Amino acid sequence: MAEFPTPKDNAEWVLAFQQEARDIRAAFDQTYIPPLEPSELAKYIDHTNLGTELLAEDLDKLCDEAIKYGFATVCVRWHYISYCEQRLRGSSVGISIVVGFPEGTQRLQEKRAESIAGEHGGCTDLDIVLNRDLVRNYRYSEVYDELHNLRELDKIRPDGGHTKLKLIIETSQLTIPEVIVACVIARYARFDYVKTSTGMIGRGASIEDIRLMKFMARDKMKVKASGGIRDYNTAIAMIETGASRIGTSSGIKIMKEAVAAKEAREATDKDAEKAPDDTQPVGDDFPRLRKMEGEPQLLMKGPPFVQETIELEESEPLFESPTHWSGEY
Ligand SMILES: O=C[C@H](O)COP(=O)(O)O
Repeated sequence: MAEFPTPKDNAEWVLAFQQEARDIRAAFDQTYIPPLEPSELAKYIDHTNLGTELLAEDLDKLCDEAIKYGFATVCVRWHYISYCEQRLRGSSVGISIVVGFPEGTQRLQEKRAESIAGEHGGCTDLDIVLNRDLVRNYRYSEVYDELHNLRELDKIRPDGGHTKLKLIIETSQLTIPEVIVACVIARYARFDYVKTSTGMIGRGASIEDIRLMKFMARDKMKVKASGGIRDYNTAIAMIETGASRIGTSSGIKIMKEAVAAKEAREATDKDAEKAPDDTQPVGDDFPRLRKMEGEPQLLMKGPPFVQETIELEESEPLFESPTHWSGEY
């Protein structure tokens, strides 16, 4: 930040303070997201139940909760799509189905069949599991060909709409170079989201995952955090780091904690109104700095470990196959 010449009088000190405060706010504006209203937070959530032997009352409960809170979608296995479509008809709640779940190594024909069932069944989102085996064996063109093929299915939607495609890359099972590969290929295949985890293997989403995936998504894709997100603070931290969707089977608990957090904020604000206001704004034209609740989650421009990884590339071929295997399934 440019250092100003030392102010000569009070008027110049006030101008300097105002500029400093603007610089701080600009920084906060980049990283500080005002507390979300519970109704706003709900729109980030895919209310998830990926059980395979659900009863009608399980699906009724999932759908009715999603309508009550205003969740973005319900997220279920593909064979429940018609039941959920009927239960949610007329509401603003979408339907996500998982494809190639949870291992992702199914043949393209199988992933196509599940995707077509979703496209024809009225789903709004397809959460498709990446074939990590192909990534691990440096078979990048085959990964792209599969994703491109599934992206093209938009053309068969009866309503001519656009299905949001999310690629579940399973970050806990990938190296950093492999996460980069998965995100770049998803971006070239024109997927709408990259999603961290199935919630079925290893750890779930981490803040570092979201930072890296947000960085790799550029302005072409969004990021969905999923797997192990059990509470309000974790969900907010993921959103502040750059997640645009939260996949969780704990959506009701998170919403109850969101309401409690809002009530606590309102109580604090009331107390603040009673206390003497010693934080007068600097200069009339500059609104008071917002009270920060804890440290804002700094959105990093480029996570350092990404630079380290790229530097590694010079020393060893991170992205190329040492012994190229073009095996066929
Ligand atoms: O988004 C899909 C995940 O399976 C949700 O994971 P979770 O059950 O750990 O919340």
